[in-house]
Amino acid sequence: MAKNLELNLKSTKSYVSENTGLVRVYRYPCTNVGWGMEVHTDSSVLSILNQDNHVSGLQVLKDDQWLTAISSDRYKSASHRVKVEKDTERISICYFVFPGDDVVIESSKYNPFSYNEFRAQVQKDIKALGYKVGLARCKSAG
Ligand SMILES: O=C(O)CCC(=O)C(=O)O
Ligand SMILES: [Fe+2]
Repeated sequence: MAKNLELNLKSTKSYVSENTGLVRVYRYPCTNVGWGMEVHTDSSVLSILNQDNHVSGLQVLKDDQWLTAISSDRYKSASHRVKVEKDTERISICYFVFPGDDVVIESSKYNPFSYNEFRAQVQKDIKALGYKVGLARCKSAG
């Protein structure tokens, strides 16, 4: 990915951290009411998902988030949601790769921000507005 973005690896600091990586295992019981998970974008740099072979359900749209900032909008993070069938439960395992807490994300289209600042702002917005504004908060004026 870094190669594709033509990043100079020698002079580029490491954006991701092993220490902040997270594995989640989900079990979605059968339901015919609502969604297993509502539409959202992940705050991770990368999300790797393994869903149970015979049960699908992940629906992906398109949008932007973390990865977008690091790549100056060349990689767009996708909005997605989970559909659950009424007669089949769903199991998935998700590995999220995050930046280190103190890593400052610098890119041409965004004001510099750290992952800690981003996370704090997301919590603030959810409290005040009821939803996550996300990366749009960090867009630079130019
Ligand atoms: O369970 C899934 O397939 C997706 C989970 C997910 O989107 C998330 O945890 O952010
Ligand atoms: Fe997600």
